[in-house]
Amino acid sequence: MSADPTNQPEPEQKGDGYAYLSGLGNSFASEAVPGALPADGHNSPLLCPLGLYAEQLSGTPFTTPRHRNLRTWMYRIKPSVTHDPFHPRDPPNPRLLADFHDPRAALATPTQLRWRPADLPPPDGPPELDFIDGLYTVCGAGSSFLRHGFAVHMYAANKSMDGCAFCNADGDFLIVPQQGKLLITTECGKMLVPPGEIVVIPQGFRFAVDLPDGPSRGYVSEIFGAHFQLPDLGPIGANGLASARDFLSPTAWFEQAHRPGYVIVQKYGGELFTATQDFSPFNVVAWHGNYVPYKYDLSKFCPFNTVLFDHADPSVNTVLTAPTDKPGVALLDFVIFPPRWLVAENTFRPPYYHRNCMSEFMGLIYGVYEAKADGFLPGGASLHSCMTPHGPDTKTYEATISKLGGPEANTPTRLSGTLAFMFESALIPRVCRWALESPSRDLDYYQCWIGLKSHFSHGKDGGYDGPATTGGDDKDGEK
Ligand SMILES: O=C(O)Cc1cc(O)ccc1O
Ligand SMILES: [Fe+2]
Repeated sequence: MSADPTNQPEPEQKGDGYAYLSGLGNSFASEAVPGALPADGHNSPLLCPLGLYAEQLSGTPFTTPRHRNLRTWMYRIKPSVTHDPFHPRDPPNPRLLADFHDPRAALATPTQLRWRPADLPPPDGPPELDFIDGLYTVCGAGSSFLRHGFAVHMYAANKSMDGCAFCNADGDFLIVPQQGKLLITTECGKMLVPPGEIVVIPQGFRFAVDLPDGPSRGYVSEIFGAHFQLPDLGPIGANGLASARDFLSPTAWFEQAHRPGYVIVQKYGGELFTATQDFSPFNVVAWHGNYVPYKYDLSKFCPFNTVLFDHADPSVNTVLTAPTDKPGVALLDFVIFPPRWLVAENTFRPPYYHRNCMSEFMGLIYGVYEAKADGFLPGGASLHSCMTPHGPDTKTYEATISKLGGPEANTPTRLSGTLAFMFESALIPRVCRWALESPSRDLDYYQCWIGLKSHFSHGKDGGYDGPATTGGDDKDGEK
């Protein structure tokens, strides 16, 4: 889409009552009041239309190559800088972390970890938790200060943010609501995000989260020093998986009212700071650029998979990827396991047993995950770190094998009513103490594999001596 305000496409009106602009990576322009964007292609005219202030938000260093350069120009009633000094927030949120080098806060463990869903706080409290206070870090690696790393957080909240906006200076948030819609107001406009959709709030955007459905919980991955992009499709071709046009960004929306005591809560190095101002930060009357929040409906994902035999690697289900500098090595892949047909012949169709150099954090939005007959519940989570063995639980293995030889084994089956996802990283996470010590932790998780028994049979007792004939590398040669 063009950044030329005289040549704007009509915003797409989606069924949820809000107007969106479609297309990941596009350069957009949006005006809540016609004529609010400077004409003639100027970003920073001597006087902006309607007496607005021009302000640039940069998501990449100024000199980043053009095809990866991200920035947006906002035309606002007052600039963001008009506030009292920042102070450490009282109360802090002691369960947020953005530097995983400190073993007092987060520990290394190769153990398979699983958590039951966190209890939702009751609709009217206590405790009263908005998105900021309901957010807690589970694990992560690297450091926001060094601009390399990631964090996985979860949230459980029962209160809309009131009189305050959140701003994450550390990284981009990819939010996966599991229960309860989120109505997110950003400087670019509003987005309604129900479970089944995800939303990305890039580093530095001010935003407020309302809970129109009451209590809500979900998952968040945060990336430091990178942004999400669509994965390359390789031989799949030009189409498939997530399509750029299904990503929706908001349209300009602003509020002008005097708001004494309005609080900006800034997450900076994992700590919260507050600054007070007397106006809403959602005072952007028009904006243009390519650094924008966006949401995506996971049911739009077009899965590709094996159509004859063997289980495909989960990379085929990548929705978004945040790259490292090494080709093919992700800082964080966001992968989903959506409803789809399973048609592979003579194949063990659930996920295979494996150990992975990447670390895998998983969550379940609804239904039952194909590798876990029990114990992995919607709103729960699991973590299988670098080289930690994992795979289907005993029940899943036995149920699959019991179909062997029967008609079901090779019949196409539709995997329905399920939506799981994975945050997969090349970095090795440390796990926060409070997550390890949480009452939601399933300390018996390992038991789900203990029942896997040997099915090995070759008609002999004792050790196996190998083939009767000698191999070809016999140095003495044939006698
Ligand atoms: O561990 C998991 O359940 C995720 C996963 C799914 C799959 O189909 C193949 C590999 C993999 O890591
Ligand atoms: Fe895995």
